[in-house]
Amino acid sequence: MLDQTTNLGSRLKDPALLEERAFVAGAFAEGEGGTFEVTNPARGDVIARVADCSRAQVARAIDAAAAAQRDWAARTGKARAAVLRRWFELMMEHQEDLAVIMTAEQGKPLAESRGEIAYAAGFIEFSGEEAKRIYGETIPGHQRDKRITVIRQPVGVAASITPWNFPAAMITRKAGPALAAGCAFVARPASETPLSATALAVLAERAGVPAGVFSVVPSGRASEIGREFCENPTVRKLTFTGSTEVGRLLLRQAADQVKKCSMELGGNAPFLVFDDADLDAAVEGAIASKFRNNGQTCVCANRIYVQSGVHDAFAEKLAARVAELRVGDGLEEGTDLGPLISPEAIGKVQEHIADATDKGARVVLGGGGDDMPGAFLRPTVLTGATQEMAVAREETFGPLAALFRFETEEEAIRLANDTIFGLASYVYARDIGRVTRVQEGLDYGIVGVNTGLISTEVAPFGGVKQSGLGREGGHYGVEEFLEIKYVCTAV
Ligand SMILES: NC(=O)C1=CN([C@@H]2O[C@H](COP(=O)(O)OP(=O)(O)OC[C@H]3O[C@@H](n4cnc5c(N)ncnc54)[C@H](OP(=O)(O)O)[C@@H]3O)[C@@H](O)[C@H]2O)C=CC1
Ligand SMILES: O=C(O)[C@H](O)CS(=O)(=O)O
Repeated sequence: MLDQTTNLGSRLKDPALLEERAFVAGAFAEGEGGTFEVTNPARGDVIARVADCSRAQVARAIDAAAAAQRDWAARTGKARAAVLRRWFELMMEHQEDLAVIMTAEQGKPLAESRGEIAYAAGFIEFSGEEAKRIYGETIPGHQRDKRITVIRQPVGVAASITPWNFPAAMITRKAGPALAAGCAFVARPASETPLSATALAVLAERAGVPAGVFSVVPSGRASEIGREFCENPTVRKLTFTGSTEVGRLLLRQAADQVKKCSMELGGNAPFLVFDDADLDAAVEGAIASKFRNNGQTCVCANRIYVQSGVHDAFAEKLAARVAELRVGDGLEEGTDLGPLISPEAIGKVQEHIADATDKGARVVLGGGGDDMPGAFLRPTVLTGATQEMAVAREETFGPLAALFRFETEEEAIRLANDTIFGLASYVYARDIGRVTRVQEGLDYGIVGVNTGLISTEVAPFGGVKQSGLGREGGHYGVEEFLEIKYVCTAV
């Protein structure tokens, strides 16, 4: 850990955005369970003591959401769009303060936090535009005296549980389409990063989001709140982003009420580099995908497969570029890699490195040594990785680039698909036939072709297999918060 204190409030132009209270039924409130500490992972100092909501308090937020939802849904799409547009504008007006809050609690470099705020605001903007376009349809009747219509209606009250790696975007990627559809929303942020969520609540109130339509209930008691969301019948939709392990648990808990669920879970992205790839572009794409958020994203390149003909040249170029990455405090300009979310997160990366080298991999750069303080870890590049290693089976969630060698196109697709996950994948090649065959052969919800960055609010984000259920973003995202009603009228 660095030895300076953060003094977060003094860094903000609008200190009111640093909100330690919960936002329930349109009012900021202390936590009935006391408070829990939020620390800066770079410096280790406590930056806030945040409201720890009790399960009863969360239940009241759900009741308030139900009370507010019908009137919110009765507004026109245009009216809901106007409020969401204002919320978007306020997020962008306060982008710098929101970014400083995010870096202070999550650690990512300020430049990445600024990018996430724009990404998060983009979901609010795009969803608001969709609010005006929630169409139904008519279907030619099956009998002369029957008329068939299909209408789309909001599911009702939605609740979210979100992770620490994208503290704002994972909330707005759900709340934006939910509010656009006419739902009311209760957000439970990760306990490591609640301040980005409460700041969103401050701006939602200023934007005119009606009391109860959007609540934020920070809490240190994740499983209790999860049970409230799963067991309270007023919650009609649960939307989760996080590990596959917790996703499975929530699905089991939600099954009793056959509750509508969206799940954005773990990944294990393959990154394929073929002999005909633009190697420099492939290296830049690998850096962007692997080291964004210091490797702490579900779409990071977790396994880098390189065809034999270019393997050594690629490995050399990649290692040279990784060596240039500056590790440090995200609040300092020029930092490329901040700390991991916690010192404990370093352990998982070091376990993957040790397992790989024990099984024959070679460290080209780094190696996981703890020569830096606290939650900091220098990036590692290794070659000789194989399917038998932990890094091939598990999400590393840290700065480890593991290179695997392959010979043929068929082998690359087979190795890439050899996982229980199916979220993001990447291919670098220039032969159009090869690119087409590979993008169709990869068993994933997302394929990046000659790009390492696929995250945008306009496209459907989601996975297959054990990477999740449903899609978020684009016009698909709103569908997750709508029910289809079939009306058959005798005339
Ligand atoms: N697909 C993705 O986008 C993400 C995947 N991951 C994967 O998950 C691993 C662990 O990261 P982590 O953030 O701990 O992910 P978790 O899945 O453990 O946590 C994600 C969210 O779920 C909450 N949670 C944890 N346990 C429960 C429970 N029993 N009931 C209800 N909510 C619960 C957490 O609360 P609390 O904060 O209080 O623990 C957090 O808000 C990572 O190493 C990575 O592999 C992580 C983040 C995002
Ligand atoms: O959870 C994550 O890692 C995010 O979904 C990745 S992204 O949306 O920023 O691509």
